[in-house]
Amino acid sequence: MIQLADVTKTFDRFPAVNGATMTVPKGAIYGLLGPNGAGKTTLLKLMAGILRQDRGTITVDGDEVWENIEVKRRILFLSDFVYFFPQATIQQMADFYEQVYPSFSRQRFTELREAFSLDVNKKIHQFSKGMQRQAVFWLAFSVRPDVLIMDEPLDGLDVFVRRHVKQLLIDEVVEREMTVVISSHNLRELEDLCSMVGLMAGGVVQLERDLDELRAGVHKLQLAFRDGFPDELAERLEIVHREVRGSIVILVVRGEKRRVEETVRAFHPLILDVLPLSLEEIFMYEMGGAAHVCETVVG
Ligand SMILES: Nc1ncnc2c1ncn2[C@@H]1O[C@H](COP(=O)(O)OP(=O)(O)OP(=O)(O)O)[C@@H](O)[C@H]1O
Repeated sequence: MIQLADVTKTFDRFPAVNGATMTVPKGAIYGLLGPNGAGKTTLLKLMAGILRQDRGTITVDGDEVWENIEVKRRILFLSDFVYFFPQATIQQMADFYEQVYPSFSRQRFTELREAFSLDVNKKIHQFSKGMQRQAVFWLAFSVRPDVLIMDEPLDGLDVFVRRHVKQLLIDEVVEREMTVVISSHNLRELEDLCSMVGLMAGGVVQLERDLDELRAGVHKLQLAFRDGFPDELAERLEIVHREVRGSIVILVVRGEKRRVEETVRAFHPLILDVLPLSLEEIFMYEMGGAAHVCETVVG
């Protein structure tokens, strides 16, 4: 588990991270969402022990991260720009990672050769940008870190590779409970990947939510009644959005699905359909307090 409590990092008196608190459970894929300049990169670097916080605590499984070699060996940070040693090949970088990370698996590196189909003996800087990103993932998955922290890592990957990388990530999490933190300014990019999301703005994590809980707590209903929509039903439901299309009423309501359906059935609807809500819609309806941030990440 990764925990940050009241973490602050200031650059030239500017607080890039300003009292951030967040919790990433073991085995979670945590999406850190926020607009440009929100402080995501700074927060991830603090979490990985690359920057030192001015205030607050950052721990992995209870151990402080800063200057803690044992903890840092368990963490891999993938920056938003690809960096390798000049002139290095994938094979040479693999040899390097093997020396630095005790968890590096040569067997996994060989297994993944087929998945990435890049020439291990070619200089990495001679690859295209997307191929260099693939090399980053190949090496990262071979390191088998306990904690993988990634700053906008999917940029530059084509749709096919992106899907493949996401699946490999999910496999690692399912198989060995790797903990993943991944930043993005776009919810859509993460919605099929994350189990949790945190919304960051102004150097603070404003909200964090479990996505399954979020999905379970809000529903879209399509309704019709013989004599029009009963006022009393409106009073019994927690309605966050209402739309009338002729004789059909579309409602977005909060609450447990079974309860909501029972409440509506008591009024004998002619039509009662529960429609799927996209994660974007849930965000817009459920994150009222941080609606301005939602708009940027929902795009
Ligand atoms: N080394 C630095 N020196 C001075 N200011 C910095 C430094 N690093 C970040 N900042 C400032 O801190 C704020 C947060 O930057 P950060 O890169 O963490 O945001 P971000 O959420 O990752 O943004 P983006 O989505 O655009 O990458 C910005 O205003 C940025 O100018």
